[in-house]
Amino acid sequence: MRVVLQTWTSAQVRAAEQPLLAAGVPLMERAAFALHVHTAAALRELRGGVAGARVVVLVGPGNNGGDALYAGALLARRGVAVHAVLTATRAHEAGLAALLRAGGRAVQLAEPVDEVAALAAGADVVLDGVLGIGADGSGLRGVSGALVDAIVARGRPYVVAVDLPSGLGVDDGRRDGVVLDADLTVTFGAAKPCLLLPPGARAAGRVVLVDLGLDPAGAPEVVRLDPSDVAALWPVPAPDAHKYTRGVLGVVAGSRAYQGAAVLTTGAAVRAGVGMVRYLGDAGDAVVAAHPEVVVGHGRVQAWVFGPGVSPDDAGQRRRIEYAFEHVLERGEAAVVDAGALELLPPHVGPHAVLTPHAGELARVLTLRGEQVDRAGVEAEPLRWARRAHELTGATVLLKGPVTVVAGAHGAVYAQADAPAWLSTAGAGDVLAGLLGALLAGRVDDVHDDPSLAAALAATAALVHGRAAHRANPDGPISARAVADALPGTIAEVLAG
Ligand SMILES: NC(=O)C1=CN([C@@H]2O[C@H](COP(=O)(O)OP(=O)(O)OC[C@H]3O[C@@H](n4cnc5c(N)ncnc54)[C@H](O)[C@@H]3O)[C@@H](O)[C@H]2O)[C@@H](O)CC1
Ligand SMILES: [K+]
Repeated sequence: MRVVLQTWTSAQVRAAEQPLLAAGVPLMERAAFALHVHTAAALRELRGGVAGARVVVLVGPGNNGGDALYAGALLARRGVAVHAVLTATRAHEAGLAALLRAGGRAVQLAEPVDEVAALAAGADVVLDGVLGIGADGSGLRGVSGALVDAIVARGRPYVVAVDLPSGLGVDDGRRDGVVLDADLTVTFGAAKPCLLLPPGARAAGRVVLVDLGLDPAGAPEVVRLDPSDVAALWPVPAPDAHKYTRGVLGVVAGSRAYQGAAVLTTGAAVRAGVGMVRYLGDAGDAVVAAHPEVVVGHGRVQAWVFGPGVSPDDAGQRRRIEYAFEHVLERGEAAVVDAGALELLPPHVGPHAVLTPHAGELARVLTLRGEQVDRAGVEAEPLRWARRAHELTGATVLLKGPVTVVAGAHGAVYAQADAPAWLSTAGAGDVLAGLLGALLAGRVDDVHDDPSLAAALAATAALVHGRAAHRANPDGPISARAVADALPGTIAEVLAG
């Protein structure tokens, strides 16, 4: 099975289909055949065999319904009792005829939906072929929506989504209105962004990509890095490296009242393998006690981390950050801008500044720049708002969440889902900031040559951070310090491939 790591927009997919359709390549037949194979495999796993199973096919008005109907026909020929539920006034004619010829049955959906909902809820598998890449992203409306609600209320059966869970925002992962969550998504030709992007991606379950011979043009819209990508991105020291060539990271974090943030940020940077860490602030004693490697005070640096544990009333740290913003970004030094530094960000910076907000903080960054959005709005459309913040500030934006979204220069977008939910704990963000700072310090010259590299490094940091959390304690509570402590081993592991 291929793991989905790159996705293309519906427009890119349609354009890639055109030459094949013009050449008479039977794309729908191929898609339907693969869909039937994966559905049969699910049936075997669920009930030990295919013949005698009950499958309900939810059929929408377009070709997505066509795929589902043809797959239903193939299943019917293997002895499956197949019921098609036609959710719209039109359905793919040839697909419907094929199903009926194979012995399947079809009902037109109408209110009340109870009887059909009971049929679907009692099926071994429901194939969701209501909407595919033609969906407008507003969820399932009218009687289709009522049916899905009624199925879920009865206890959702095993659901196979055809191409994508119907009703998701195909290119942006939006989940507005009713969507039927799937256990398995069989996606055709090229994976779609909604299969990686929050919040929609969770509705997809396991994703299987069916190769139809498509060759989409242009860069993929959304990318997910996997560990095999990290070696090419990590600043692995050359044999003749010394601490200054490996990068020096300046950290303005924490305060006398919030010493922990300074300790965690510097500790993560030290463990991520930077040449040297310089700390500026009032928590120097605690930092050096925890990490004797850290040097306190000014000096030449290549990259910075600003803001972890810096509170709005900390005049000293705010002054340092404001001063640094005036000088260091112009000098070309890279910076991670986190927590308390976010609201001090100048109006416009370059992609070598990487913002690391969570949804609430990003909403604040945006509202300070005239956008009308709150935390819930950011959570509903993380990609849209991360991109908007990139446009408005020029910075690379790493939006933290259950799936971390990164938007950077040249349209670079990453969606990383590496972290266990246990990682949502105090201090985890400080560790991420230190880790990312170390990466930027090691590759700042390359970031200037290719500004989109900052986004790739941010995604790398999210990947390593998430994997370090798994390494620290795979299935239970994790402290931020344990994540930092797990960094050296995690980095060695991913670099070993
Ligand atoms: N183009 C091709 O050759 C191929 C297409 N394939 C399948 O075709 C699908 C795309 O087919 P279509 O372009 O017909 O699009 P869909 O099957 O997604 O249907 C889109 C239609 O649904 C309606 N619609 C959109 N949003 C709605 C909403 N929220 N509520 C209710 N109705 C809504 C609109 O009338 C729209 O025309 C793909 O997802 C894939 O499953 C595959 O068979 C592979 C080959
Ligand atoms: K679908």
